[in-house]
Amino acid sequence: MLRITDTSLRDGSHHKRHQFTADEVRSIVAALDDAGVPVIEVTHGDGLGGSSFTYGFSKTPEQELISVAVRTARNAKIAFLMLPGVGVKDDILVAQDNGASICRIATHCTEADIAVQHFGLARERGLETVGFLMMAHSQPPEVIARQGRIMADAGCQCVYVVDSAGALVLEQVSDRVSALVAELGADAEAGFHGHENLGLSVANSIAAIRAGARQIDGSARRFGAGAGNTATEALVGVCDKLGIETGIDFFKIVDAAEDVVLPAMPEECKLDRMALLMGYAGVYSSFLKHAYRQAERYGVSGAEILVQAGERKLVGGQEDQLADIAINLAAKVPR
Ligand SMILES: CC[C@H](O)CC(=O)C(=O)O
Ligand SMILES: [Mn+2]
Repeated sequence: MLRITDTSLRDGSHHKRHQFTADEVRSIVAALDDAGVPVIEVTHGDGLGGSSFTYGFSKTPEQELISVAVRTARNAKIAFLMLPGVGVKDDILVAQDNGASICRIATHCTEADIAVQHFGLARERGLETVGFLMMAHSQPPEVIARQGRIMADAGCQCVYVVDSAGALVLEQVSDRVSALVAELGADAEAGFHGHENLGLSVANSIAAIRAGARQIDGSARRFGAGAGNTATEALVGVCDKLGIETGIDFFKIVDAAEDVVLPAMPEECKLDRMALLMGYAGVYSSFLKHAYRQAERYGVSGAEILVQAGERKLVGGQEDQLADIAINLAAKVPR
């Protein structure tokens, strides 16, 4: 059976500027769980420790949200995300004490080695592990496969191709997933996390499944960074049509997305100019809100900030460079 992880309570945190309340988490987890979603990810958008000046402060401490999610879910496992350096090993232990059972560790797709000690710790403590190779469009399949091998050797049980920028197009997904599957063999599964910035997240997820991915991320109502993630409810419907079992009830997940998740969203995630530019220029989806903020602050074009962010090949953690780009644009410094 394909395993779908719903990340609306983690990737959606970017779109909500990290302002989830305990009540929202409780009602969303209850609805997703009732629909049969097997894994629900809950964390600040930038992972454990993300609540900060750089990334944006959380309204509710993420460990409290994890705890609420664990107490609410009857069947679903609760996962959390951590980026080494944003969070530290102790954060993993606190999340586990709060009842989370799946530890997802994310690195830029050329930097898997910075996660070795975290995978080791998570496995030693009996947590299930998932590895995120972020910005996977920026490297060819063989690099993704080599980096996946580093994660698997460190104890990662499923390595994800993460299309952080929503920039991958169909075969570019299957090529990366196939290379991972061939490299990992029985040592670990492969997964895929998509964004909708070029309108391809469901199709890309199906390409990933056909190439051998066993775990796929979705977000109900696409609640995620940029144009949002693969809509969980659409993915479930398409999987039903293709005879791919997910264990999720299509009618219940459609209702959950519309009646419970949508009301918690500040607005729908839009496939608009800014989102399309991110997919086209290969910009990290979580940069969207930061680009809006800097554009407003310095009175410059948000679209131009994103285009230059793509040219600079910025990676997660370099959000401050968006301010640098905006300042230069305001001062009309030639680039
Ligand atoms: C900052 C973590 C990031 O949002 C992880 C992720 O979902 C992605 O790279 O797409
Ligand atoms: Mn994402």
